[in-house]
Amino acid sequence: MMVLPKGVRHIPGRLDRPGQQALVDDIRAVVEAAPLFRPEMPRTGKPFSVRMTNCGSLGWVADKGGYRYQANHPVTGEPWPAIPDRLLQIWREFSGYDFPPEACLVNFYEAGARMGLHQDRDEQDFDAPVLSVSLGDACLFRIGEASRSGPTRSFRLESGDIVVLGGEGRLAFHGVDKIYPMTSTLLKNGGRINLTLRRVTRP
Ligand SMILES: O=C(O)CCC(=O)C(=O)O
Ligand SMILES: [Fe+2]
Repeated sequence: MMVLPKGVRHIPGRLDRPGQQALVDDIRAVVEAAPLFRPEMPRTGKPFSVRMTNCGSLGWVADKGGYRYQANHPVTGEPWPAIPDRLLQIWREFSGYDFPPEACLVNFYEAGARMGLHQDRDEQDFDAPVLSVSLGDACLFRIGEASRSGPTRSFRLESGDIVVLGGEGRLAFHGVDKIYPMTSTLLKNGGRINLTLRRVTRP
């Protein structure tokens, strides 16, 4: 078995097919209320290959103004829809944290999309873990340490898998090297959804 950095957990196959389907239905409703948008890199304005939206009281956005959390959708100006109960339940089960998440970032990867190595550090509270759920096509996920120059390793994330970055692993560098197209039948038109739950403010 592969050894992961301390504080990083990979829980393969946590959601069965009906559970994955129910979550996709929840996310479909989120995307109807808060359409996917394409973020841009701060400064350069280079578009991400991933499209995003959010649910929760706060949502993560990226544009020329920087990376930040805000209460409203950057295009529609509407507040984000609520985090589905099913996800809050998963947070209660795996986060080991007493307070609810405030943000759920919804990432949508088409074939060819990727996410460069980064840390999740726009939150005020690093005591809470980052918890993510993968749906649809598999990906090659890369994980390192809290220093960018530390060693990294990569492994495959499949539909229904959960990853928790907590404790010493909370600031581990991570990214998505590639999507494996056509590896799941969950999403009619293919692609990968990743749902990332985060606590933003200190309770
Ligand atoms: O798609 C993933 O598995 C990771 C997403 C991620 O790291 C992020 O949105 O910060
Ligand atoms: Fe991340």
